[in-house]
Amino acid sequence: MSIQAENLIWRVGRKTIVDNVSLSIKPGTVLGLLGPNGSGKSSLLRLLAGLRRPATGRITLEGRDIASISRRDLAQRVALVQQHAATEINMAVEDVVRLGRTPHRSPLAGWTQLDSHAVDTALQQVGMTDFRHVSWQSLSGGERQRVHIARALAQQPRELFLDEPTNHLDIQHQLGLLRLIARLGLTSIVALHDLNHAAMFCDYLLVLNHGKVVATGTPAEVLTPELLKQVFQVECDFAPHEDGFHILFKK
Ligand SMILES: Nc1ncnc2c1ncn2[C@@H]1O[C@H](COP(=O)(O)OP(=O)(O)OP(=O)(O)O)[C@@H](O)[C@H]1O
Repeated sequence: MSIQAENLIWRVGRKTIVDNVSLSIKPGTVLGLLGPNGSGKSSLLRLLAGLRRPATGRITLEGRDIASISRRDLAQRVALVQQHAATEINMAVEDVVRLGRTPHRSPLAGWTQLDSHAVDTALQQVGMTDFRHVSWQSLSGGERQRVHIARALAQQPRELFLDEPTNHLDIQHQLGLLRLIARLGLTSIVALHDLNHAAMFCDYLLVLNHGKVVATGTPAEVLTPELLKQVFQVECDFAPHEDGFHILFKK
């Protein structure tokens, strides 16, 4: 397994936010993290990326406990694109993406061709090459989101965690981004609200409710009318679709 978590608990004061979560992800697959607002998706992603320490439980990357991996090694292999990621400094788009190379660079070595190639590829993957010299401040919300994702891709991570990456994106870029993530071949965990997108692009799903895992499996196993009613309090029908099925929500 690429990423494995056992019995993770994370609390703030007396409130348990991530409640005994275990999961395992096969290398190169995409896990969709679903759940209502406040169910603990972002908190779980921060634990998995090593930004927060669980109160109890263990996370391993290819068998190594992340608590034993140095900050730098972790930064070289794990990328997290958070929601509302802010970059206030006025920089050119290209310079924001170049920040993704920081964990790979040593103070003695200069900027290498490998660094340039990673930045060029990342900009191209999110369709932002034409914006490379544009000021960050002048970008729209969706364009900023794509630049943040490019910065994560420039990092050339082995594990990629994305917190609602399609927020702010128009439908073309939502689909383009999810297609890209599915094709990258990285081990990825993506928090999503669009259940149809989760079904279309994720290999496996994990549903959280009140910090607890309530379902895991393939999209067809997890997304049932019963589960959607129980967790999201919505009524729906399922229609066959070339990619499997499509969820039709009732008014
Ligand atoms: N640092 C913190 N201090 C206090 N409460 C927190 C903290 N971080 C998260 N929470 C609480 O934990 C719960 C889960 O939050 P989290 O952001 O992980 O949920 P989420 O599933 O990502 O939600 P959303 O879909 O709305 O983004 C929320 O009730 C939130 O208020």
